[in-house]
Amino acid sequence: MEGVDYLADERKKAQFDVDEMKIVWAGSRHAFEVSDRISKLVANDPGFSKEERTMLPRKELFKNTLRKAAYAWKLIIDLHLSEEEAEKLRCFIDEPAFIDAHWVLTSCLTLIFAYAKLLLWAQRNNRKGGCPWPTRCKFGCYAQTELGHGSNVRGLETTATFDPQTDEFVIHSPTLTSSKWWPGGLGKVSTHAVVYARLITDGKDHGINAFIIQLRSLEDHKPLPGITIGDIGTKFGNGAYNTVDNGVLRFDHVRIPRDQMLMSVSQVTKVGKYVQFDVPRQLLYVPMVDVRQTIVADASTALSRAVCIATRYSAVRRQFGSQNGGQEIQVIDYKTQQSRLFPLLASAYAFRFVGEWLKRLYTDVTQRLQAKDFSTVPEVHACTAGLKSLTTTATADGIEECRKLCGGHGYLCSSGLPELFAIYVPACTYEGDNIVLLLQVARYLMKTVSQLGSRKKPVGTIAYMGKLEHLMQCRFDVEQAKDWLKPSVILEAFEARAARMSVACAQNISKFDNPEEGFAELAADLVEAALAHCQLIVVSKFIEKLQQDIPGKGVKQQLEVLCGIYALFLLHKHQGDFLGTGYITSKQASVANEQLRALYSQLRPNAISLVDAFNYTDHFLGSILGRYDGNVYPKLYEAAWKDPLNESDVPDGFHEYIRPLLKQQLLQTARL
Ligand SMILES: CCCCCCCCCCCCCC(=O)SCCNC(=O)CCNC(=O)[C@H](O)C(C)(C)COP(=O)(O)OP(=O)(O)OC[C@H]1O[C@@H](n2cnc3c(N)ncnc32)[C@H](O)[C@@H]1OP(=O)(O)O
Ligand SMILES: Cc1cc2nc3c(=O)[nH]c(=O)nc-3n(C[C@H](O)[C@H](O)[C@H](O)COP(=O)(O)OP(=O)(O)OC[C@H]3O[C@@H](n4cnc5c(N)ncnc54)[C@H](O)[C@@H]3O)c2cc1C
Repeated sequence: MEGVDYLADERKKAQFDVDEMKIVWAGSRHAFEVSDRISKLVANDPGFSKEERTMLPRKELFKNTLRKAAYAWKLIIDLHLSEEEAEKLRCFIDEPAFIDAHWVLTSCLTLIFAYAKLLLWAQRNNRKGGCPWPTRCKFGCYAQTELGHGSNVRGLETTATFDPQTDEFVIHSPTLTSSKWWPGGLGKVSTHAVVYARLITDGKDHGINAFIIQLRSLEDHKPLPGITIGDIGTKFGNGAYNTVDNGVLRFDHVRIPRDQMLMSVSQVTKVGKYVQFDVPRQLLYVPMVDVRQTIVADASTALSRAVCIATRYSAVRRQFGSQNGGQEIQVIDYKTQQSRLFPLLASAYAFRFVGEWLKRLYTDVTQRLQAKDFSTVPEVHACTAGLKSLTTTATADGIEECRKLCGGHGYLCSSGLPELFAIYVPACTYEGDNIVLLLQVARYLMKTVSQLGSRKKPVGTIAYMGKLEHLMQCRFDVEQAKDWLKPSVILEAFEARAARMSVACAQNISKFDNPEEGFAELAADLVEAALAHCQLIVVSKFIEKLQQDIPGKGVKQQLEVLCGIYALFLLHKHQGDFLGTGYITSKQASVANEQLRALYSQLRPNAISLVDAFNYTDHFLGSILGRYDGNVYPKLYEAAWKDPLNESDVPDGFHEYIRPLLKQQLLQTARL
């Protein structure tokens, strides 16, 4: 029945102030208000409908994305939306688009410009009153990856050879594998690209540098001479990421002016002299750090959507246990359902808070860069790489788990989960393969351990290594389940586990004559040590959040329950690490599990309200199973009839292919 809230009884059970929790989730009252207003604006505008997205053929799908992008652009201008509001608009339109790379790039290039003030190209254009980076009339993409190399950035093959005669670079794709491959927005829309290429002057290879290159005419949008561009083909899933034109790009001796090199770490002079500035070369990698922190911030949004759908549906769905003609049991009341679902709900909150913290850390490093302070770059790189890896892996796995938690109906596109998974899962690969990124964290950890004896004190997220002696010896010496709720106990357990795993790796590497050989041989252990370190960061940032003043009846208590679930679930999942490193006994591990079960029971009455606190509209969720009112079955039934296959009783092709077959069989049967 329309207008009935089938989840009303669930909502009445809440033991906390949901409106205050909405503000905690959004980050501030102001952020909540902006988010609430823009999400409703999008939901109520038929121009942003996404109902038929999974059924459209690619060309129509892509055209529709272009229409939506232009429409969004017009709204931004007509309604004078601020940057914050426009960003929310992009989020709630909920369609990956060519515009995403442009959006991200605009911000990170601003950073490079601001930091270096060495970017001659920008200076020249500013003098002319032009814009340093294409904005409204031009679109940019980030062309780093090639057909042959993605992770190994130093292995890229595109060349930028300086010609002092003409004061130009000649950009060339010397091999098939040097073709740029994957950049989003490149295939059909971008007019400009930041291209990573090997810089060559006077026959000498100076490694990878970045260049801004115009790709298409601003008149007729055709590729410029010497440039070949196309889309790389259909990707995983219906609709999903196929709204983006990931592209291929080749250069045939394309000439660009010298000052289109992004000269933030090095410069080429008019006479072709290569000058390296007194700044770390790694600054060239800063755009990746920028996008990674955004990906961490976005992970909680994707995971919370899936969790919201699975939680609401688990309260609606009933199976077994009817007694005396009464109702069957809601599947959310099965302990197995809780032990799969509630840690994901807790993870969504945990990722939200670690994302907020990472943004602050990133803002801090950008300010330091402008003051030429590079000291925190290695830590920020390790944090963004590690947390990108941890949150995207857990989110992709979590979305798939939510699909299974919804049983058969989760497999329908109308559940919203297949498309959400298909859109989300490449996050485990783009902006750095998740294993490659954890290996970067492991390098940072091994470096930290090797420097422990020196005067360099570990700070920031690695500060715990400073008390290594204690962490190597301490033992968990309490026996009661409730002891596991003490933040100091949880923190020490995660610190001891992370420290001991890193030290064990370092000791094992030292047994090899060549450390690089040892690192390669022990890579699988190193990845686990890196993960333990990253999990410690997430747990500790959740605990830090709880130390803040959090208003609202019962809000802090709910967050404490969620924090306990997040930490104890990890402890249960990685019990082998905690037992193996000797910090806890198996009896203590089983007591922790007892406490975890108690926390699930505490969370249960609040589950629906905790997902309501995400404040998602039905439009954004895009899921019949996750509808706010829980009116699932009539809507599922109704949606089935909208499938194109149901437009006729007899499908196309039946008379052409199946009928003759049936006739033939009938004839054969008659002959018998
Ligand atoms: C607003 C809109 C939001 C939209 C949401 C998102 C939509 C997203 C859309 C999708 C968009 C998708 C878009 C895309 O996918 S864009 C393509 C992304 N590609 C990658 O991420 C490639 C991954 N590979 C690498 O990052 C590197 O090559 C690795 C790390 C493997 C190094 O390999 P190698 O060992 O050969 O490197 P080296 O010798 O040159 O350098 C090593 C030194 O550099 C330090 N170092 C390394 N990296 C960084 C760094 N980043 N910041 C600071 N420092 C860094 C490192 O600690 C070491 O330092 P030291 O120990 O020597 O001191
Ligand atoms: C949807 C999508 C959008 C993208 N957008 C862009 C874009 O806008 N611009 C752009 O430039 N690129 C883009 N990319 C490319 C992306 O950044 C790369 O695909 C990514 O960095 C992984 O690199 P790769 O493909 O070379 O993987 P590979 O490195 O070839 O990975 C293959 C396997 O090898 C393993 N492996 C690789 N190296 C090591 C190692 N050292 N040790 C252990 N294992 C290793 C990996 O773990 C993985 O299992 C995009 C990719 C996707 C899927």
